[in-house]
Amino acid sequence: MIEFPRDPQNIIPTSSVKIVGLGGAGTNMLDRVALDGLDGAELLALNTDIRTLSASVAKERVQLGRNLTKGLGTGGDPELGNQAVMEAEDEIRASLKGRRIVFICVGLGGGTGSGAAPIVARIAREEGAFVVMFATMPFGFEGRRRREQAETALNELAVLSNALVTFDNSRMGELVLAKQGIHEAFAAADRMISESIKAVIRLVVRPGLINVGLDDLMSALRTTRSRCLFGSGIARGKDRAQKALRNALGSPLLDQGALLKDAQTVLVHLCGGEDLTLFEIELLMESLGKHVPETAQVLFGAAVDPGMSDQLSITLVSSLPEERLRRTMPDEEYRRSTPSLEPSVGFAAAAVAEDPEEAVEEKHEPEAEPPRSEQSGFSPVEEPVSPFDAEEGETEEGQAEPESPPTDEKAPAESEPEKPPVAEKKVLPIDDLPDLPEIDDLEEAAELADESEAKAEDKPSDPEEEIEDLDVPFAEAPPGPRGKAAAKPETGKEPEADSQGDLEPGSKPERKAAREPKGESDESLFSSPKAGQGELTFDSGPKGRFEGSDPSLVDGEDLDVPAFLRRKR
Ligand SMILES: Nc1nc2c(ncn2[C@@H]2O[C@H](COP(=O)(O)OP(=O)(O)OP(=O)(O)O)[C@@H](O)[C@H]2O)c(=O)[nH]1
Repeated sequence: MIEFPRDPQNIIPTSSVKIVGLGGAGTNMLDRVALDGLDGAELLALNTDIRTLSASVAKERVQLGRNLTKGLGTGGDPELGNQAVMEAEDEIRASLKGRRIVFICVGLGGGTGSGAAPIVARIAREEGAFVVMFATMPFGFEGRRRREQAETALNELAVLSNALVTFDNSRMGELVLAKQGIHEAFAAADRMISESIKAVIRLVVRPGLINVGLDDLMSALRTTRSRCLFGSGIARGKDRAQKALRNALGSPLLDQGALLKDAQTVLVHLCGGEDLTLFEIELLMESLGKHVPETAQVLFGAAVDPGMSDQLSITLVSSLPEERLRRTMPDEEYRRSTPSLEPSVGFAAAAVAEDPEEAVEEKHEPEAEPPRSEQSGFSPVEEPVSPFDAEEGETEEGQAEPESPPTDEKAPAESEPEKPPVAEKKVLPIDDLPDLPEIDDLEEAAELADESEAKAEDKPSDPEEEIEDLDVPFAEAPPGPRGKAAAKPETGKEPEADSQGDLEPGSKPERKAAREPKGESDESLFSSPKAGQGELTFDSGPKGRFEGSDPSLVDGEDLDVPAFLRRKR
């Protein structure tokens, strides 16, 4: 039997590990970890919102901003989150004292998590802990403000934490069907995060045949702005090694392994029952080698856990700098089978260069996304388009998809993919739109309203012009006060309206129309020479038989009288 070196110094007892859930999302992630079962590690929940805090399964809970927010959340204000955590600094410090490794789970974009995470990371570092941050980035549809708040916090966390693992909620939305609600998407994201936390803890905590240390983890998850590549798979029975690898590579964070092509360091951890063989390990590593560049440093760890019985698990951890991720793309065939839900993050780039380096050199523009209809394994329903997409610098080009890979003669960045007409862009049917998170529906609505207000100021003040712009999305609305909308497509004016937002319910146009003082604007609409459709009034018209015509009598029944009235008689 092969003797593997064991370094007892490298093993961290679970008692010196603390997992912190911060803010609403962080607390949910923490609960997920607890529910999935993680022996030994202590859990600490931190939140301003006393309602969610008290519902957490964590034994230790600390309320933030007791005097400041008085048990409520921060309403999406990171400044308040920052002040709130200061109030509880001593309690947090006491709870983290003596820990060797602290995992912090947080959803960035809101107030508590974004404002407090840098402070909690600093306290943990000051207490001598190795800090691994698991942070989610908001869904694309949550709007620009949340994304910016998240980015700001992320920049701070990149400096303050030892290892930063970011998950894009949008990306993890792929774990659920497009038609499923937001809760399922969050739950799926939480499961994935919980899986990776557990896998990382397994790596550094569980004594193994070949141990992986914190230094290895750190080099796999660099602290610079990088995106975590994570995959974990488990299988049993014949071919379990191949199956486990396939499952691990199937993680949406790995794009079937395509993203590993650019990784510089990959951490691989295997865990099996007592029947784990060297042959299986070799087989697995050989297969993995096809997905990892030859120059990559592969950090390998393996453990035997009798509890695994006949199962074999593999965990892959790596990272890719965001810059690189944005510009590197899987090959054409692969892109068709791996949809991205987050165009603004640019997981799917526009052009394919044989050499990823080439893509980095040449592609500096917003990148295109494959049309959903061509992507397999996913509902053809289009995701809702954020009303803020246009503001975020997202151009229609950014969403266009070249029909075929660019040729060698033409540099990818220069190739002009044929843009699909904007009118073809499908809008998710209202019934299929995901529910917004309950937590801050109202404040989100207020934020959206404010931003809409700001946008409205840039628009022409003439109500007619405004209505003209806003009407396009309602092209299929029934005629009436919006009669002009129905007439709109004939004017042939369609593309600009799309930049106004693709018209999720409750977006600017709808709200604005709802707020508009009815009489005046409707009147001006109908008196306008452009508005060729009047209102059909029902009061003055003849009912039943037309004047001057003979009754239609059949067997003594007047068929011009509505059937239900005839029956009454
Ligand atoms: N993965 C996951 N993400 C979530 C969940 N809830 C919210 N989020 C994300 O996390 C971000 C921050 O939300 P919260 O954690 O509720 O906000 P907070 O940090 O508590 O801040 P305030 O509520 O504003 O005080 C949101 O914008 C979502 O993108 C969840 O249950 N799971």
